[in-house]
Amino acid sequence: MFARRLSVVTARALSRKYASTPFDATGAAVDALRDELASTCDGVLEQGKKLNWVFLGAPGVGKGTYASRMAKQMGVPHISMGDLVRAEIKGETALGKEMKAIAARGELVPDALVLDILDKRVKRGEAEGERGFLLDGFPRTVPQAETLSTMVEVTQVLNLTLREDILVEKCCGRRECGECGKSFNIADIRSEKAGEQTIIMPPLNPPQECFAKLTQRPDDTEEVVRARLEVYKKSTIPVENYYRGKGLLSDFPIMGGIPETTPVLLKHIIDILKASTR
Ligand SMILES: Nc1ncnc2c1ncn2[C@@H]1O[C@H](COP(=O)(O)OP(=O)(O)O)[C@@H](O)[C@H]1O
Repeated sequence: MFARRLSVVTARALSRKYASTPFDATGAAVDALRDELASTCDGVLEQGKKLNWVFLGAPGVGKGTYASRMAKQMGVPHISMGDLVRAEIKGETALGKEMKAIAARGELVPDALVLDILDKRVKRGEAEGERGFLLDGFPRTVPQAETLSTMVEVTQVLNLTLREDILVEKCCGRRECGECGKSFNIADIRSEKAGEQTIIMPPLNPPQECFAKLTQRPDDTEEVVRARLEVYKKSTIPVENYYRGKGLLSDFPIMGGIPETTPVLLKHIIDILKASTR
């Protein structure tokens, strides 16, 4: 209880400092990039190509944050493996009960279980005529990547990267409103490293009405976050190399908050798509 009260007090203090931290980039220039991404995607599909993208990246790098925003512009669904796992857990299905303890330890759920869930979601998308997907948090092992390649063609992989010290702070700062379900982050990050660019990521603070309802994922404690990072290094970095070897992977370093990152990421994706249509 004390820890939760403290986080609410911290969030309130921070909200006074950053009165209106934008959760997204705004302005005519970034809107023009959003429109350009949407029309570039239309062009890709008109050429009969697919928009089957994978977002890779360590825990806390912002896969979900950016995948959800980019998917909207690309006109494809954002499929978050983590959300699919949490839905099974919340549904208290037999599968969900098995997954709950595994996820709480920060370990990966067995390949067969997540593949079964994903296969159902991909098949539903195909049946409903979805024009592709932005897959977040899958694959996380090379066997998953190999099986995925037998299910659908992956057309591009974007690997989001961020310094590890920031990843831990970001994961530990993640909060969710227990009522509206929106995601926030109370971490107030200013990372200065000799010889490297200073990275500033202001908190994404909840509105007043969410303060008292903030929850934290059980796997977002520092101990479990560090365990998830070790799992990432052991199991998922080989996936990066798998896709790099196929010439499908592009690295994208996160250098700041959402307003600074969004236009650069939009341009990065547009350039990749335009190169694929030449
Ligand atoms: N592709 C996957 N393979 C196995 N387990 C997964 C996979 N994706 C998600 N999970 C399980 O769900 C948990 C939460 O996933 P997610 O929210 O994507 O974590 P993160 O924030 O580390 O990216 C993981 O720690 C893991 O237990």
